[in-house]
Amino acid sequence: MLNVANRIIKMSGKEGWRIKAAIVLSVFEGIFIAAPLGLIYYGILIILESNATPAASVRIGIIMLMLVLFRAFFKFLIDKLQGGMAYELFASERLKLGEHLKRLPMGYFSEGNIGNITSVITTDIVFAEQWGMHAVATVISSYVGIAINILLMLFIDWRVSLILTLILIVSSITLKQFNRASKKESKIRQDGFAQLTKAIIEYVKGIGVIKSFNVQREGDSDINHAFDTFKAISIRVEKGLSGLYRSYMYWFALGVACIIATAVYDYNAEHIQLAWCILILLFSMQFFASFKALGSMATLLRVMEAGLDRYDAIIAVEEIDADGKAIVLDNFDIVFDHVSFAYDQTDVIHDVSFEIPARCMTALVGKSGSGKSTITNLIARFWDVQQGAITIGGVNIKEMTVESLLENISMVFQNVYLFNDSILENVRFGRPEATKDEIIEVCKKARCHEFIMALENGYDTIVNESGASLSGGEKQRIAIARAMLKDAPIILLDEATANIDPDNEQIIQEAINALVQNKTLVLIAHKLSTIRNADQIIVMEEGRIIQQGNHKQLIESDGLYLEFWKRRTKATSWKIS
Ligand SMILES: Nc1ncnc2c1ncn2[C@@H]1O[C@H](COP(=O)(O)OP(=O)(O)OP(=O)(O)O)[C@@H](O)[C@H]1O
Repeated sequence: MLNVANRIIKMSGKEGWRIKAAIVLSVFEGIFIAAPLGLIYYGILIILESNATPAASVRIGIIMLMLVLFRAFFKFLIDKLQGGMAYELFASERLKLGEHLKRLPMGYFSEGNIGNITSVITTDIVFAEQWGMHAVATVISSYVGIAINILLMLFIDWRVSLILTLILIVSSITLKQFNRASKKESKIRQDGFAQLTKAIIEYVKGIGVIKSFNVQREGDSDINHAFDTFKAISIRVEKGLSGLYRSYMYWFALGVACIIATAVYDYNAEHIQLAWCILILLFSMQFFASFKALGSMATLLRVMEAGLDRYDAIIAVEEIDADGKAIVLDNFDIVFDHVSFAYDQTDVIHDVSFEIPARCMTALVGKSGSGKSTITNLIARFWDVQQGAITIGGVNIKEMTVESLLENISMVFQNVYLFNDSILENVRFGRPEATKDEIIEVCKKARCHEFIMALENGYDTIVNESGASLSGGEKQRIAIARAMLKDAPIILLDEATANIDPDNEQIIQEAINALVQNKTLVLIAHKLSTIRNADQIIVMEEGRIIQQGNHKQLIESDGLYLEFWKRRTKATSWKIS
């Protein structure tokens, strides 16, 4: 229990002093919680001795009021120190996690891990945020309360103190068992929750397909299975833990009975006065309040601990650029030197070597699955190559931090992702410090200004998730404006052809032309026009380069490119008659 509290203190870093100060203050609070016992003893004493005068009652009342005020004062200081701290702490942990995720290889973001990351951010951290400080405060004040009670009883009746200590020992053993079981079950439950999150993400992502194929059958879908499994796990966890929790509580019932019997026996044996005996009887239930509070915190702390374990497990994943340096490049030639790469076990790129000269257009062509996107992903270091090296301006990109590398690269994908934010902010993502005027200027160049101005709220229009409220061509142009604003010297571009009508295609082409001027452009080419204009064309097949040259050179020699060219030319000459 204390180790979870300790973990939260460690996580709080520089702010940890606030928790430590609150611990010290809770000792004082504990003293003022226990102090009324002495006052009540005094009250019982004067009643038994028939000295309960009005003046004595007023005296007791005033002292009690002061004790309550002191207790409230310490509680106020504790709350002030701890208040809002969990939110500050976990807000910075979220930012840390975000920074960390940026530096993980894309391979980490498999469906399973996405479920895990989502439930860590949305459930585990939120849980720790809501309960973390409360749990730390309760655990600490419970231990302080237990220690004060045992010490106090040592002065009044050592036998009662002994019973309290024995109950503390045996209940701690039960609590330890409970904690162990609870930790194991919490992990199972949270893993089940991560699976459920993954199934929900999958379901929501595939909702279009599910609807269009009308396959909403009951009982056999992944999501239903995930709900059923999670329900079964939760019920099992509840059942498994309730037995142990009950036995923990039985010790206190036994403890209360033993304390009452001991107090009465000690009074009869004249070991203690009547006033002490009455006081012990009055407070026999109260003595175990701190123990019970610890028990009720146990499950909460275990859930929190399992959550923090999962958070730590993500933080422990090695960053792709752990040894990287922030290097400023002054030349943007890209060289692949005997590069081989596999996503999992299967090789996708086989011993590939080529050069992409700076400020030139290099087009990658090849059949679907030949490895074109993989080449661009490797340049941006979404994954690291397993063999060989990729250098930019003579620097191996593995020596660079991801940030210093990506500063030089803009990427425009076919599937544009827009954030659920205004158009202005979506474009500003390319360069966060850009002014509105600069954004408007690039939007004009990227041919988006007109359609943005036609929207009811112009640049302040909020884009639906993934930009669902905009057409494919409009989203592409926003992505181009974003890349243009970034003004990086290297552009990796996956040309959009599908779903774009000829008018839009023309506009997008103009936007792209404005984007790529004077840049090192690597283009996954689908259109004849771009292929023909490229300074260099790299033809790929099954992860190998089979041809390389410019258009003129390649159509003069037999090979896949010529075949590809002939097929494309034929396709573009087709007419609907
Ligand atoms: N994230 C991934 N995990 C595992 N395998 C992948 C992943 N991405 C691509 N692949 C595999 O790597 C190979 C090359 O894929 P890549 O996307 O680079 O080809 P491509 O030429 O760009 O194809 P397309 O033109 O269809 O986009 C394919 O066999 C593909 O199935």
